[in-house]
Amino acid sequence: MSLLDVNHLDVRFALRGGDVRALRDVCFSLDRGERLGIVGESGAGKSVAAFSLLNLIAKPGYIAGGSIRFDGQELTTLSDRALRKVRGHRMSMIFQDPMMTLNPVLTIGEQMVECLKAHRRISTREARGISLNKLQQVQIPSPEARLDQYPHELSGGMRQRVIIAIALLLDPDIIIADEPTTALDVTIQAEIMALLLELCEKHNVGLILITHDLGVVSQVTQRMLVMYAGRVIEQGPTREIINDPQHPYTQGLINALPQMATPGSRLNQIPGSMPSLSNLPSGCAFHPRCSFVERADGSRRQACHDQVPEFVTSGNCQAACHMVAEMIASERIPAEEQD
Ligand SMILES: Nc1ncnc2c1ncn2[C@@H]1O[C@H](COP(=O)(O)OP(=O)(O)OP(=O)(O)O)[C@@H](O)[C@H]1O
Repeated sequence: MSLLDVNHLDVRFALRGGDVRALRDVCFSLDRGERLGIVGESGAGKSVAAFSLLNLIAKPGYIAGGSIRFDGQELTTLSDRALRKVRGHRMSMIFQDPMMTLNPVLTIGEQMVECLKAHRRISTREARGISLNKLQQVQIPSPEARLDQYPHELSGGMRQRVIIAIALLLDPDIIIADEPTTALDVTIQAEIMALLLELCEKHNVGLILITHDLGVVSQVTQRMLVMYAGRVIEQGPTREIINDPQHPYTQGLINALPQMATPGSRLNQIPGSMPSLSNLPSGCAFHPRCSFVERADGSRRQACHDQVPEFVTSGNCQAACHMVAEMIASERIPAEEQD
């Protein structure tokens, strides 16, 4: 059993025109100290997946089915009070915009002390000591002075360092980071990501990293999930997926990046756009954008149009794709039987 096991997670938004299924049958796990990347285009369901782990999905969103087991405890049925203990304490979140997390009218020190005292029976003095230590760990300049400053007095990079310090405050087992560097200057993004990686490694903290940036995923994570229209469509060790993506959508994401496309391959954006979740295409949701729906011999793969693909295993990776399933099946049939 892993530290975190997500099984068949189904998240919906109750809208006036009916429920919209934002996550369907999402399954993944995270071992202690492991770093997992979640990638996909805008609207794929990455943030909903992350937020649902802590039941932080904005209303009218709700978990309609499935299970989230964390350290042996089922989170989907936990009371708000019990969930608050897990939140922040054992799993913490880093958002894209530090100002979403920081309270503008409290000093950094007041916020950190308040957070510590809400979870531990300690004096203000002790809490301030721990806060200072965390600010030192995130290598913020003049950490002692920062404790008495307000968020608006810090630069964007410093604020995100404070956020990382707060995320580490209660020595969590997992940090969920949703696009943690996108709001920062490009020059500072790499610094902050390197710091997050270093601290997670040093303290054996698991990381779930949500990002559009496949380059960052390949540098920081050991495993990755690729999401499309609310489903996981490929998952496995990051290096294997980046070097040899199976799903045509993953191939498209990688080939759209100048620095990652395989030498000789054409740099191409994936045609079309992510479908609306309230009006998904039949069969494989990616099929209207997929250039492999037609086989090399010109015949049509009907399953792409009318069957939702199951996961098939290729090496250490899994992909939900009829073409991949067909390739694997043909490799399994001895050559003489194929004649
Ligand atoms: N508050 C909401 N109300 C209704 N539907 C929502 C809400 N939040 C998310 N959704 C639905 O869930 C889908 C997935 O949203 P999500 O924020 O997880 O995408 P994402 O992959 O994180 O995209 P981005 O990279 O742009 O943040 C949205 O396209 C939308 O259909």
